[in-house]
Amino acid sequence: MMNTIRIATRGSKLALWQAHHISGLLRAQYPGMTVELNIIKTKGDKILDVPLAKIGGKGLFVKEIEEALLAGEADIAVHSMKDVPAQLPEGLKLGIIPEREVPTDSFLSVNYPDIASLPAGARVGTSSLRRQTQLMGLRRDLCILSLRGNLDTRVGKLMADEFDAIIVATAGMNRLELSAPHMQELAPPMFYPAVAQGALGIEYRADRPQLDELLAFLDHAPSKVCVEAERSFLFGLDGGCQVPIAGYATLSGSELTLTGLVADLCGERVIRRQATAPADAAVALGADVARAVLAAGGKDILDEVYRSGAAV
Ligand SMILES: NCc1[nH]cc(CCC(=O)O)c1CC(=O)O
Repeated sequence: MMNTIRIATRGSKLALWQAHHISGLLRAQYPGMTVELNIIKTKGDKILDVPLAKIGGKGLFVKEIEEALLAGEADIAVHSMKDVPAQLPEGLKLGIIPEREVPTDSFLSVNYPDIASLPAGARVGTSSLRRQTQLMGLRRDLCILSLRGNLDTRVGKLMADEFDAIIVATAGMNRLELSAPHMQELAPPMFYPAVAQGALGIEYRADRPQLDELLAFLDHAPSKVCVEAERSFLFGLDGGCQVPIAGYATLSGSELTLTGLVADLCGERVIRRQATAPADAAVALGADVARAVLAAGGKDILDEVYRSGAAV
């Protein structure tokens, strides 16, 4: 048995909450175990003033952390799965998916209870293309402004009246016990979350099978199949953060239903497809929905975005 586990994590409040959460579960399961945090700054943490879609490249919040795992500077990494690219580097595995938090987004505002009650021209902060396009699909008359930074910083900007409303992940708000005067949960089919939003993943080196056993108690099979289906959809699209993409799976008994969505940057064309399969065919389901979305016009949208040089 290992007596010390080193967790590589980003230094944001949300990342630290997540690492401490897993650390607490490990120490409760293995009394006497020591857990150390190795805090690592990623490119996404260093560049805070540019929308993510313009920085480009995948895995802005995970690359340096994966390098630490490969170099043996940490045993495991705790990630927000939504930040982890569909394709992992050689030698690493995402062995464990703990129970997922709420996958939805939330609308937050000081003065307005929901999207519908915003006045024309209201300033809404989000830098996510997925959130922007879905918002435009609901309300064409809003002024959408760039908003980056850690979750607590973003809520601070809302409270400081830089925005009339912002949109963030519900899971992050719940984890950090943050709130705003008005909160509206934005759930499917009105608003689809990012692939794997609300889920954590534990990544480690594939040549350390003893970790499979040690961490198995943290794995949550229903969350894992949903995340597998959603990530397989993302993989099938080969999409980066320059294209609005959403993916959302639910499990009912042993039946898995996946909805995948790709939109163009103006939100004029929204391609959405849904399919159902047995839970043990999660990966095939994701690939099927990706093919259906591509065939229905998603391919044209992806080609256009990449041909235009992706810089939105
Ligand atoms: N992109 C940053 C990020 N990565 C994970 C979360 C939220 C927590 C989660 O989805 O598990 C957030 C904040 C947000 O999108 O508002």
